[in-house]
Amino acid sequence: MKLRFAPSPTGLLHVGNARQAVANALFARRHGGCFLLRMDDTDAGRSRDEYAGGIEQDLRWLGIEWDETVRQSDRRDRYEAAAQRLRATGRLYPCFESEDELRFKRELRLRQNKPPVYDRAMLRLTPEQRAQAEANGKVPYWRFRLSDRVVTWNDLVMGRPQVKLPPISDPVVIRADGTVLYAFASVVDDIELGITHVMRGEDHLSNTGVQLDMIEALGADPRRFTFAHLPLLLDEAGGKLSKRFDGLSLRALRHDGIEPRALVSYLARLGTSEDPEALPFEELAKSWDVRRVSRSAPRFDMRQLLALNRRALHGLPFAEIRDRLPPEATDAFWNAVRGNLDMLGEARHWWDVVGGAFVPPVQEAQATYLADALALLPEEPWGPETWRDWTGALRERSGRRGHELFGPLRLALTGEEKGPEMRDLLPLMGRERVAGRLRVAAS
Ligand SMILES: Nc1ncnc2c1ncn2[C@@H]1O[C@H](COP(=O)(O)OP(=O)(O)OP(=O)(O)O)[C@@H](O)[C@H]1O
Repeated sequence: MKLRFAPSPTGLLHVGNARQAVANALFARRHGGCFLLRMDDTDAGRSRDEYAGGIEQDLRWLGIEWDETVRQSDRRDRYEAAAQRLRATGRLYPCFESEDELRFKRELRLRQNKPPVYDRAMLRLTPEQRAQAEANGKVPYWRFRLSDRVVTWNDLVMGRPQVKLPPISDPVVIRADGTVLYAFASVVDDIELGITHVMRGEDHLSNTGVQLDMIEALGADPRRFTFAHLPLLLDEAGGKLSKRFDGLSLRALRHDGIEPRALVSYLARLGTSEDPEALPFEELAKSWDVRRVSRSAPRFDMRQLLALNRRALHGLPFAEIRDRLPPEATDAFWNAVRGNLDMLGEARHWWDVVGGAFVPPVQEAQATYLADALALLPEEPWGPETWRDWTGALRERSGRRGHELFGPLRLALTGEEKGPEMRDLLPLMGRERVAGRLRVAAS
């Protein structure tokens, strides 16, 4: 079994692309298959090396591993060899019409109430006419002659799609400058690189009909391939995602502090009836089943991702996160704050609260109470019981309870009304810092 994820390096990966990468990687892992990353960079005008590098970086960040990387730009001779075979059997034919001529023909057909399909005029070109065109300095581009049939296949997600070839224009597969178009290059690669499962977005459904026709024309057995077309992920408003807009790129989510584990878990369960859980890749792979993916297009839901992000962070042990915390942060600090974080970036804030030079807001109305708190502050060493002992003594002195008792202390010591357990934060702050903040807040 061999799968591939085949992005075009024309921008930053977005969550929709990532859905396909995750699906392919989980499927390969679950079934012990080989997983290939193929850069579909035949469009030299839009493909860039830095995007290819960015895609690899984003996939690594997600924790996705692949066995091989292939670039279509390195395989031009393979496409040319395949094209020669198709020329020999008459399935590729040279064309000379300009864009303007084609537009004119399309418009004419539409006016005659005919579908705007290419009329295959160039198929009837005589060798003399061709020689004449070339003598006039024209260089041909090449179309693939589709057969006249309906193509069907069993799709692991979409059931049994049908693509009628007659209403589709014979696709151009080689431009006049010799560059190969995606649909053809992809077929040659899938055959020659031994791909068995093609899992990709629903945007490729009609391509699949055309490509199955090409596969047969190239002498390969279409039954060798299993297809799975996953619905396209929409943005929160139901709009299309694009590599050209940054909003839901992996880069932006990573920058915002989303954990890769949360994102992979979210994408793995998206469009299935299962509740998302923040699980490691290996765990997800054990139960991931492409047949559970629904046929309707899911919408990206940031709230659900954030809820998973919280769960992913809460489950991370210190050893796995220490590199991403301030260098002096300790196990005790992580255990104190992790239950309270939506995003890892907030840990930096709590680190400043615990160990930094933070100035608390003045609470004039609480001045006497805070002065009492200062007077009753126990001597060090401090431990998990210090908060209870200290506030117990304060309760007796002040007669306060609940929020009245704890609220002004929390605000004076952290600047916040909510947050991690004070019992855990207090020993991390130390007596000197706590005393200093109480003095300021009471002033
Ligand atoms: N919104 C989406 N949801 C799910 N899959 C998607 C979405 N958009 C693209 N894909 C899939 O991502 C994979 C990589 O495709 P590709 O790099 O061509 O992405 P693209 O976003 O369509 O790119 P471009 O904007 O450059 O055309 C393909 O399998 C494609 O079907």
